[in-house]
This record gives sequence, C-alpha cells and structure tokens, in this order.
Amino acid sequence: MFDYRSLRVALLGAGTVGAQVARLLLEESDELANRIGARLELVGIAVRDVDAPRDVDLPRELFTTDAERLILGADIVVELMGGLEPARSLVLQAIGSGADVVTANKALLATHGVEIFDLAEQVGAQVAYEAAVAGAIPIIRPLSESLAGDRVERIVAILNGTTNFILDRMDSTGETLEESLAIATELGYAEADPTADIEGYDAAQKAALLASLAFHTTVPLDQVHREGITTVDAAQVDSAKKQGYVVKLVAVCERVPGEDGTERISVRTHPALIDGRHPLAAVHGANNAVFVEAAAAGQLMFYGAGAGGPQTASAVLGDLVAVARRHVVGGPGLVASDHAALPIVPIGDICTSSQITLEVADRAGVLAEIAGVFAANGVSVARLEQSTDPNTGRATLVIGTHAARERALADTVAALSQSSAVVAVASVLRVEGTK
Ligand SMILES: NC(=O)C1=CN([C@@H]2O[C@H](COP(=O)(O)OP(=O)(O)OC[C@H]3O[C@@H](n4cnc5c(N)ncnc54)[C@H](O)[C@@H]3O)[C@@H](O)[C@H]2O)C=CC1
Ligand SMILES: N[C@@H](CC=O)C(=O)O
Ligand code: NA
Repeated sequence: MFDYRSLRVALLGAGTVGAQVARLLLEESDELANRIGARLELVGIAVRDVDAPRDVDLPRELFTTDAERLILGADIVVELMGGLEPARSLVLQAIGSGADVVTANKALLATHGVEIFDLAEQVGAQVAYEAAVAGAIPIIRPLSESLAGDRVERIVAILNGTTNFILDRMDSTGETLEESLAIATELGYAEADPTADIEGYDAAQKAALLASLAFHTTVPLDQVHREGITTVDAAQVDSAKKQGYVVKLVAVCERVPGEDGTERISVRTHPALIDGRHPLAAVHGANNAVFVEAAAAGQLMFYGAGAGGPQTASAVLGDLVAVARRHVVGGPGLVASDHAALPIVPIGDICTSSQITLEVADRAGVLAEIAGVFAANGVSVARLEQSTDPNTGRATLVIGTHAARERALADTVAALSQSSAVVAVASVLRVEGTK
C-alpha cells in the first residue's frame, strides 16, 4: 500500500447517517486513499452519549462528547449532528480554524447558509452539502456544475422521503399518517423531530437550497411558502387515485416573469395532485426525485434514495472524496453564485391550477350558484364532475380550475364555504407537474 499523507477527519454525530459514514471510512480506508491520493484518518466522533447503543460497531476510543476539542487540528469536519445549534457554532469554528466542512444539514444551511458560505469564501474553505438535498441523489453538483452553463426554468421535486413514504403507504395500504410515520422513524428516514418532515419544513429548506443554486439567488427560508401533509387524509388520497392522480408533497421552484417582463421566482412546497402519467407519480417509498426543466437541456429527472443511513452516507463520502482531492491537487473550492438576486414572488401573486372537491346539496340551482362564485372571483372552471351517493342523497362536485391567481382562488374557496349550496369544502389541492 502506497504511503499516503493523512488528512484528519473529525466526525460530528454518529446517528443514522454518521454511523454509516464512520463505517465506510473505516472499511473502505485503503480504496478511498487510492482514489484521493491521501488517507482519510478518522480522528474522532463527537456524540451526545458515548455509550448509546448504535447500529454499527465502531471503536469506542473514537467517541468523545467534546466536539469543540475534536475539531481542533482537523483538516475536514463532517457535521452530521443535525439542528441549528451547536451545529452552526461548530461549523463556523471549523471553517475559522482552516478546516473544510461536509454536512448533510439542510436546516443549518437554509437558515445560516449566508453566514457560513461568506466565512468559507473569506478563508478559502470548502463547504460541501450533497447529502443535504435529496439524500443519495446527485443534485447539488449537477445544478452547481453540470447545469452551470444552462438556464434552469423550473424544478418540481419530491424532496422529503418520510412524507413520500407516508403518502405512498396511505395510498397502497390504507395506513394512517401516524402509523406510517412510526415506520418511517423506525427506518431512520424521519428527522429527530418529525414535525420537520410532516409540516413541510424539511422540504422547504431543501427547496431554498435548490432554488438558490438554480436561480443564482439567495433564497431566504422565510420566503419559501410551506404547507405540510397533516391536512391530507385517506379520502383525498383515495379520490385522487380514482381520478388518475397521486398526492405528493412537492417542492416547486420556478421562474414567474412579472407582467412587465421582469425576472422573478417562486419557491414553494405543498401537497399537490400529480398526474398518474407524470414521472414524479412513480416515485414510491422514501425515494426522492428532482424534475428539472432547463432552456437548453430540456427535461431531466434525478431519482433515487432521498433518506436512509447508508444511502445518505454515499453522498457524504462523495463530498469527502471531492473535498479531500482538493487538498491533494489544490485549486479553489466552489463559490456560491448569487449574482442574479431575483425577487421572490409571494404565494398570493402566483398562478396555479387547483382541484376543489365540494360536498353539495342535491337540489336545483346549486350548480348555477357555485358557478357564480367562481365567476365573481375571476376563476375559470376547466372541468366539473358530479356524483351522487344514493344512500345519503348527498352530491359531490369535483371542480378543476384553469390557472388562476392564488389570492383569487383563496377568495373563491372562502366564498364557497359560506355558500348555502355547499355542505362542505372537502379538499383543495393544487395540480402540479403538468405545465
Ligand atoms: N436520516 C436521513 O435519512 C438523512 C439525514 N440527513 C441529515 O443528516 C443529519 C444527521 O441526521 P441523522 O443521522 O438522521 O440524525 P440522528 O439523530 O440519527 O443522529 C444525530 C447524531 O448527532 C449526535 N448529536 C446531536 N446533537 C449533538 C450535540 N449537541 N453534541 C454532540 N453530538 C450530538 C447524536 O448523538 C447522534 O449521534 C441531519 O442534519 C439530517 O437532517 C440528511 C439526509 C438524510
Ligand atoms: N427526514 C428527511 C431525511 C433526508 O433528508 C427525509 O425524510 O427526506
Ligand atoms: Na443529494
């Protein structure tokens, strides 16, 4: 074996992902050294509890609870603790002391990315985060390097494995959200606080990171419109299926030119109906997919495991090898490209198509009343289907709209819920992926 120089790697966290990264670093040590031209020496692993049970058998002497001390003298710090603090302070400390950083922490980067990337640029350090978006799927590097010469128009993506797993199981097994979330947590897909998954925070953080890269614009997290899946119930999933749709939690990042032609973008995450024939409809379990439309490249789809320990560790190792190679061959790291600084359009101002399901009274004049509400708000109806339950006599109307401004749609739904013709607004879901 060639006598390579060593690069000191400090690992912060040995949970679902960290333990797999440690395992691969130890098991693949020789092969990685050959690929890099330097040996990655795992100098320690910071954890909360040194004696906590772990899925992977790792040498006990590597563990410490003193993360700050572990970082001192490291060439590369791999942050897999999650959360904002102490992750932020430790990452800043690592960069400040001359180390490069690899992280899977989208919450950290979407919240404190500007501070972290600015410091890295000042000191010439690298921050790599392929694992932070869509787990094992290569998407950060494709957007920042492979598509750097193209113009990304739109991204529609499934970015959260846990919610995709849950919606899929609600569809295929009829399980409740709570039942399938418990399984996703057991399998290591969910965040430490799964509210981040089911309320859409995790997908919103990832959408902010993708949109920043795609549109060369810093996207603050508080400007990403976010809705989770807690409002989605089995009836909606079932009814979507009958109409040839699937319900998915999607992230949409798109250019929405202003009326005067100004460049603007929209970044949002919410449940949506996806046409059963769209490639995103076939994304099952904890898989993710990123559907990119670029001016020259056309349509591209990146697909694979969006969560899971070994899968996410693959992306972390890829970053580690890339970062370590620069120690060997030199050269600058990637610099954030945010020169476009495009304005982000508030959700009320964008146009979307929706499907509205209403429980209505089965009497004369109902259709006219409902059509009147749509017309009064300037929302154009594209499709309307009525069915009547012979047992209850209650009629259901499923109304598909043409693209309409979100604000007008919200006013329409509010007026419908006040209308005497409407017994209940059963569901309002945007239709995405069809443009
Ligand atoms: N689990 C997954 O499938 C994926 C996770 N990620 C991200 O990877 C990161 C790690 O996720 P998991 O491995 O699932 O988390 P986890 O909760 O399983 O593991 C966290 C580890 O960090 C340690 N830790 C946490 N806070 C600490 C502190 N204050 N001091 C010392 N040690 C501390 C814990 O002891 C544990 O070893 C997160 O940022 C997560 O969002 C990204 C993609 C997929
Ligand atoms: N909790 C996340 C893990 C990966 O980022 C998910 O479910 O996608
Ligand atoms: Na990725």
